[in-house]
Amino acid sequence: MAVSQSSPHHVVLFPYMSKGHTIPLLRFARLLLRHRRVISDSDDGEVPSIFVTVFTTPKNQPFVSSFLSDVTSYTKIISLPFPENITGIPPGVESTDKLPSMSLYVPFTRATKSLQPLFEETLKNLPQVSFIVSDGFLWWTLESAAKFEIPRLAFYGMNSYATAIYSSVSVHQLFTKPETVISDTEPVIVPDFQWIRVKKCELDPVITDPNQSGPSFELFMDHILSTNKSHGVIRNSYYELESTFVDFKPRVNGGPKPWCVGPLCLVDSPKPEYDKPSWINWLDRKRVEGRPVLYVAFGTQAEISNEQLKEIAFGLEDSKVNFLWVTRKDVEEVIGEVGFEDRVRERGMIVRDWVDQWEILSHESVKVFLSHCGWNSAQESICAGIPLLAWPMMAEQPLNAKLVVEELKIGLRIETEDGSIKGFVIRDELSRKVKELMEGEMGKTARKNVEEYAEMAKEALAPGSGSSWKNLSTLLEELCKSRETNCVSKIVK
Ligand SMILES: O=c1ccn([C@@H]2O[C@H](COP(=O)(O)OP(=O)(O)O[C@H]3O[C@H](CO)[C@@H](O)[C@H](O)[C@H]3O)[C@@H](O)[C@H]2O)c(=O)[nH]1
Repeated sequence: MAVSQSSPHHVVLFPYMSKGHTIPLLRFARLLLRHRRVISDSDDGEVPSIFVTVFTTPKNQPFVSSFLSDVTSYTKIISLPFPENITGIPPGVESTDKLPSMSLYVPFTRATKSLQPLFEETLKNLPQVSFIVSDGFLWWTLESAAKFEIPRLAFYGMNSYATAIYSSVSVHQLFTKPETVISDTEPVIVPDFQWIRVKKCELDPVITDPNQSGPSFELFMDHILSTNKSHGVIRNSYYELESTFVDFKPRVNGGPKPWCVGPLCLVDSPKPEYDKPSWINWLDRKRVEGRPVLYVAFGTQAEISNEQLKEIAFGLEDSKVNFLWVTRKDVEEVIGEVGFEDRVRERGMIVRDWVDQWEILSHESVKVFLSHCGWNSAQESICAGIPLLAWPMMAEQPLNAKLVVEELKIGLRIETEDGSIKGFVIRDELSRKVKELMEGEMGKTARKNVEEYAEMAKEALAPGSGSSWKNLSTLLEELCKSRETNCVSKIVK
């Protein structure tokens, strides 16, 4: 159905240089194109009445281009050179998954500021921009947008649950009051959500460090301050999934309005006819054999020690389930046992390539996802109706795991030996929980629950009627009016 239109929008997107942040914003580009469709005067049927410019850097450009390869008529990609000579960062590294260690996150993120002058120079020469959506980690883009009087919306990869808990813990200084001494693993009630308990180790240290100073804290504050001055926040989630937390207002005057427009994985491009990769053929074979498969993957930034990787390998072997494991490491080299892959070959496949994770999760053979609970992975699993075995490792992942296990009841949590997030997971814990979720009663309940959320996810994006669809319509109308007012006031001046 064609929607009534005002004049076309030109939207600028600027993703942060990390796959977990870039992928959802590129999917957002796709959603914008799908959303604003008008009947063309020619015989082309419906065409988007919007065009999108994506800013990136040279080494990230191929990934961005291939993601948007079927919508090139409505998208433009501009690369700005990434700075060189940043202490600790090897030359040519322009994405967090290529960093030797995530401890370089602060200098890497700070370095993006040197893109600002050229970004502004380029903006000056672009057709009129209706609004900019840039990653919250690119705090300086607010200043650029303000110079050109363009509304800026911040995008964070986080959901409303994690955002609400972080806000509540910060506002109430749960771990930072001078007189408070709380151990890392002691559960504490979250003031605004009396039924939720968090441990200090489940939160990012910038929230719990009583000193509230240092490079990480200063960077975090820059993100928060620029977000608070933004027009709004784009959230990759949907209202029905976490309504209590979407509605939560941490302060009297609120902050920038959050707009739930997801789940963005549902706007992924349709797969062209292609030669199936070996792992999809393997999953097809498992379907024929009637063997359910556990999918194992920990996103693009997880740092797993060799000792832990070895324990995962043996835990998977002990569980006796069929598994597809995507990992960048050479498992046999790490465990020091040539023949491991051969030994498990009939039941297990290990893949070291970049895969289309959404395609894997959508495959009929996949029944459970052992995941670090990065928000994209967790939400992709929910949308595919797959229960999660949650093993959070860093950032807001522990909170995503709590959402999955405690609120939504769509999975189980892997426990470390000492109860801390960075702690060690033994093979028995892994194989026991895998079997419980793949074969036990808990698995059945989790599956039933997650299938309901998968259904709600589809409805949220239903054209015209879905909650996320309507949110984006309202936002576009609002921004359209603000652009027109802006033009009139410029003419009057
Ligand atoms: O071979 C691969 C590997 C990854 N992916 C995709 O890459 C994305 C990974 O994102 P996510 O699951 O969120 O993991 P991270 O890369 O770890 O994401 C970072 O960014 C997320 C969004 O802000 C946060 O929730 C995480 O904590 C943070 O680590 C997902 O869309 C995956 O489908 C693939 O398609 N193929």
